Amino acid sequence: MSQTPLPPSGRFIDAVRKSCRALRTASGIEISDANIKRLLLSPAFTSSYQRIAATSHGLALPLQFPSPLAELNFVSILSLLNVGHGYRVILHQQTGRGAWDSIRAFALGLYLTSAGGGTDLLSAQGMSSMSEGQIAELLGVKIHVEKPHESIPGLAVGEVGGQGWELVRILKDLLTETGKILVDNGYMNLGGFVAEALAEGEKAAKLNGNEAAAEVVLERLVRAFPGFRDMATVNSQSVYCFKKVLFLMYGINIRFSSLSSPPFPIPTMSHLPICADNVIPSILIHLGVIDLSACDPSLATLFPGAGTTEALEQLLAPAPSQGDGSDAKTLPKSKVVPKEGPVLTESQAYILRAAAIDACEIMVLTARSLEVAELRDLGAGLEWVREITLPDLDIWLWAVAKDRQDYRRLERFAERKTPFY
Ligand SMILES: Nc1nc2c(c(CN[C@H]3C=C[C@H](O)[C@@H]3O)cn2[C@@H]2O[C@H](COP(=O)(O)O)[C@@H](O)[C@H]2O)c(=O)[nH]1
Repeated sequence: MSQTPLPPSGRFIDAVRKSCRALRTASGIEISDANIKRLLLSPAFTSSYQRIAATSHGLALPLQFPSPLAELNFVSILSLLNVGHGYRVILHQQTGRGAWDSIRAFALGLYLTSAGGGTDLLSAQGMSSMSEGQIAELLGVKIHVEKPHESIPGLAVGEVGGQGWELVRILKDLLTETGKILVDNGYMNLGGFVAEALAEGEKAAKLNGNEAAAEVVLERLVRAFPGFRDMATVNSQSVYCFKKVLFLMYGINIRFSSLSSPPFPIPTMSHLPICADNVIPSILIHLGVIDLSACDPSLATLFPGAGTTEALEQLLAPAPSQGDGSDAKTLPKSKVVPKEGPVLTESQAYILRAAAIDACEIMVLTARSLEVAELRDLGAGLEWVREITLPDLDIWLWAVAKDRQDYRRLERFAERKTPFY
């Protein structure tokens, strides 16, 4: 997989879109306008999109940063480490949190340890020197499994291993590798590198228009750090998703663009592809937008019952009343451990993630083409549907999966051992 070439310089974002479309179509995945419209015009979508898109751009952190650069560094490290979806079940069992919340808690732990006078674990040096034991402790996962002793019956010995250990190894490799590259190139921390990339982006935008800035920032990060090189060769086709770097760019936008004088030049981002994780493709399959029925059985049978008329009847209806409203967040926090969905190979996962990237591009175009009259027929004030954007759609799809009890029960796929999402 490491043989995949980087896209040509200046064409990284374009390569995400084009490679994902090519892989999606070559894999026989269908995304029809009719199925997209069915979702966009459904009560499930129209009754929750604005609320969720407006309120779920959290990234709100209960931290006081000493400087904007310190905050940029924190958001950058959080994005680099935003992995572990494949360990969601054991994370729920061992920490009571999902992947994202566990990683966020881990990053907070790095911050608090550093602020408490310990080594600055958010510096390049600190990142590169963390041990597996420290990582496991901050993350709160077990890294030992019991094995029967080889020659003494009845005796069990502990040795490192298991899913907790796997996740710790992924984080350790990301931290060591990224920290080392930063140290070798004379950067104090990841935020320093990103700040420089943002400044380069601004220069490019002055020369080549607003959209050039995001292109430059993304390319610099992907070229510099293997942890951002989320790409592969699947069935002889190169595919580029770059989820974590796109997540970082969304994050920079969310944290800094609303300030009256942003401390860094913020690239225009509304055209950026979505961050393809496991949640968005899975939800798009359940909501009938990504249609796997014409694919090879290895894909077509992954989500039995998804996208059928009966399933969609419930999922596209308004959220079932849950006492005082539809918002699952108002319910007592359930400690139910989620059920494991299908575990995919790297190639299968790239195909579904590529389909999600392409599906969202098509959804935005389909939304733009809706007739005002068509929307008026559905109800007053729905003209906004024509103006949905990729970043908001990403947030809606990701957050709606946790917003409704019936969506929470939908299975998401998992891919183990990936450092990319
Ligand atoms: N496409 C997309 N993927 C996202 C996020 C987020 C974080 N969203 C918050 C960030 C800012 C806003 O405040 C959002 O509330 C996490 N993930 C990915 O989901 C995966 C599953 O995790 P889980 O369900 O916990 O197990 C994991 O690979 C994680 O990397 C997003 O926004 N878009």
